[in-house]
Amino acid sequence: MNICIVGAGYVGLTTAAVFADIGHTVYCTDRDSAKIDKLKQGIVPIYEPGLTEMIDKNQAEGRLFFAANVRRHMRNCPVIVIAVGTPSAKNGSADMKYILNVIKDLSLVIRSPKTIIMKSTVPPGTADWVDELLLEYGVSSDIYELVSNPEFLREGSAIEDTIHPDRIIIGANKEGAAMRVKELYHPIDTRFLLTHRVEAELIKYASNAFLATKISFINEISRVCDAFKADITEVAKGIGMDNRIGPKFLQAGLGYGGSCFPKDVNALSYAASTKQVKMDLLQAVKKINRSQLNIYLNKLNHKLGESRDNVRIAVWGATFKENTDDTRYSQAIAFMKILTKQGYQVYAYDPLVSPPIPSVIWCSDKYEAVKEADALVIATVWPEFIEADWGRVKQLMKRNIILDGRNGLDKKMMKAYGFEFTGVGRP
Ligand SMILES: NC(=O)c1ccc[n+]([C@@H]2O[C@H](COP(=O)([O-])OP(=O)(O)OC[C@H]3O[C@@H](n4cnc5c(N)ncnc54)[C@H](O)[C@@H]3O)[C@@H](O)[C@H]2O)c1
Ligand SMILES: O=c1ccn([C@@H]2O[C@H](COP(=O)(O)OP(=O)(O)O[C@H]3O[C@H](CO)[C@@H](O)[C@H](O)[C@H]3O)[C@@H](O)[C@H]2O)c(=O)[nH]1
Repeated sequence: MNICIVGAGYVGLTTAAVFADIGHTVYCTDRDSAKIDKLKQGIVPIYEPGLTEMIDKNQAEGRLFFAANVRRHMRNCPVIVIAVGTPSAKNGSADMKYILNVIKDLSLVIRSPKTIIMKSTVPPGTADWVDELLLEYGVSSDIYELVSNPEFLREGSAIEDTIHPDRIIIGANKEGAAMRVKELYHPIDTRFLLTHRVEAELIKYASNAFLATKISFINEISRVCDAFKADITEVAKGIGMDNRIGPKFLQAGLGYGGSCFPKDVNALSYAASTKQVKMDLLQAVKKINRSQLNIYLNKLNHKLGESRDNVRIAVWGATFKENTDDTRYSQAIAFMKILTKQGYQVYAYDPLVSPPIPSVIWCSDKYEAVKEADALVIATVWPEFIEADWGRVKQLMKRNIILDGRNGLDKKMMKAYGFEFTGVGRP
């Protein structure tokens, strides 16, 4: 099948690579021509394990093409996948400007039957709204089917998640359209849920909201652990052994960030509010996430004492989690900003990124960052941090305070090295 992907971001590129790899002919388009030029030269603008290799292979084998002429490929392909961004607007709603542009472009080129797949995360009711828009722009509804097929990949394991998904959700008005989309995924072996479009749209938001809730829940429990001198990692392990709860997404830490949870929790609350539904639970989830950084800051302040004169803090990790170069809504960066505002000197290191942050000094390796440091903050759990030469770290630091913001380090080992180890919910 010839497929046009619209938007060459994390989702668009991964979908393009995997669809090509399972035998489709894929035209991955983006209106950002500089990005497309790079992709044509084999330069993949994002870090995602295995993505470059899969793109290279499928480009070489003639199944994957990159193009800046979005409309041309929309016109020629019977299947169009929309994968453009839906960032947060100021009021918390999903900003639909990129989707709207795609719909305008689509209205100019739909001349033959199309299956349009909405992979972007969009509020409930979007599919019906798009139908109305297309009709307004003169496109008759019998020439296309709009199917909601939300994406659940995680950054850092996008290829693996797409090849081995837990499930694929397909929301369509007609069974035929749902089956056509299901067929595109052959031979991916997984459970399919064929449902209506609005339910598919809500499944995406509800999934992210539930996962964010799990994280805020365990973060709140970590505060109770602190009060009772209990270890949150043991408590999480014990809760997770109950099959009804499960062990995943129970890692307490600096809180959730990234391009999805913060914006999708907001967009779901906003969508509910337009129908006079108040989402009290999600308000609490957001409040806990916001205040989580202060809990860590208080710990650090307590350890470091009153003076800020020449107090130097090393921070390892800047992305919103390990195995990605994405810094969108990164708690690590938010923490660095808080630390500099407090008057601390911040020396940072990340294996992939060094975004400009006022007063933060970037170091070229993790050992340089800890030189003469009073404290080290672990803000993401890259394997290279866990496997660091801790004897060397101890020698390089001025004082010996370690704040583990992700519960990735072995507490006993750190204490054996002579560090004053602290975290939240880890006595
Ligand atoms: N990033 C993730 O892990 C992830 C996972 C699941 C779902 N999602 C959802 O998927 C969507 C895309 O997310 P992303 O992180 O891949 O976005 P992104 O910001 O990385 O990429 C979006 C791309 O779309 C392009 N674009 C914008 N308007 C366009 C247009 N009119 N025509 C052609 N190209 C256009 C942009 O230039 C950009 O390259 C969002 O709705 C997001 O919520 C993201
Ligand atoms: O136990 C945990 C698990 C995650 N996190 C944090 O939560 C955030 C999000 O992590 P993760 O879900 O792994 O990354 P994303 O790539 O943002 O993926 C989420 O958002 C995507 C976009 O919607 C969805 O497709 C995925 O299913 C969903 O997991 C990160 O800051 C993590 O550090 C925790 O604090 N504790």
